[in-house]
Amino acid sequence: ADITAGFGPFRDSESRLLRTRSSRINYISTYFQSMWSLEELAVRLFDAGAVRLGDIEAKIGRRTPIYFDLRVVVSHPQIMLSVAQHLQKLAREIDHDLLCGVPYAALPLAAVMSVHTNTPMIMKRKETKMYATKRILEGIFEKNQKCLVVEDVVTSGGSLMETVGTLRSEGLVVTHAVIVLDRDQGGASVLKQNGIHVKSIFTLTGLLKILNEAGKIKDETVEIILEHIKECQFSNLDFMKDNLEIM
Ligand SMILES: O=c1ccn([C@@H]2O[C@H](COP(=O)(O)O)[C@@H](O)[C@H]2O)c(=O)[nH]1
Repeated sequence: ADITAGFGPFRDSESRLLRTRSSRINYISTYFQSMWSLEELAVRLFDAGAVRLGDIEAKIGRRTPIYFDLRVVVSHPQIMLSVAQHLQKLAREIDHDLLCGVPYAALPLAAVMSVHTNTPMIMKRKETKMYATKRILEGIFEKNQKCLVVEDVVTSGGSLMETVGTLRSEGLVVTHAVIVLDRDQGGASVLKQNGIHVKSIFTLTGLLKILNEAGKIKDETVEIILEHIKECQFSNLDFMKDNLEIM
């Protein structure tokens, strides 16, 4: 079968070129691989070092017994593809014109989804560019377009809300986000209060169960983490109100 036929950007002459280069063929085959189960993806992420255990310093001085580091997936293209496929599955039911990844960890994931589904993407700069275009959002968009936000992890919901604030202040309509991990610390309900419905591939509780059953995380560690989640809950974003443009 011609696996490159009719595949989004690879058509006609490009498709012929791809057929002659075995490495590219392997890449395209990978694109069409059947999706990994959540269990397999969780174990692959763990083995790739995306789940760190210990007494870890997280954002703004918070400490956590578990830290999910999705930045490692750029070194593991198959894992990146699988994460993007699972995000895409969540995104299928959501009406959207554009994708926007929260910088930086979600940018490559949003880019893979964009290419795979032929959905235009925009990028939020961390700082407004001070020369030439002076833009805070890169890419082409129009007011009132529906933008789906892509994020790696939600704890308090603050990072995601910061991006949503910028998108809304530029006239985009933002009502949904697809994320890799909801840490079950209240962020998803905080976002809901601010008009954002979050769909996640994993919840932290679910991820722990999978990794515990796969023999990757001990029972005692699971208990410590579950206790931490219970004690460290967020019910609003008051602690970062000054940084949010629109809530
Ligand atoms: O395990 C984690 C926890 C957090 N992050 C990063 O922080 C933000 C999410 O935290 P909020 O409190 O919801 O803003 C997210 O953008 C991650 O980059 C993480 O990577 N891993």
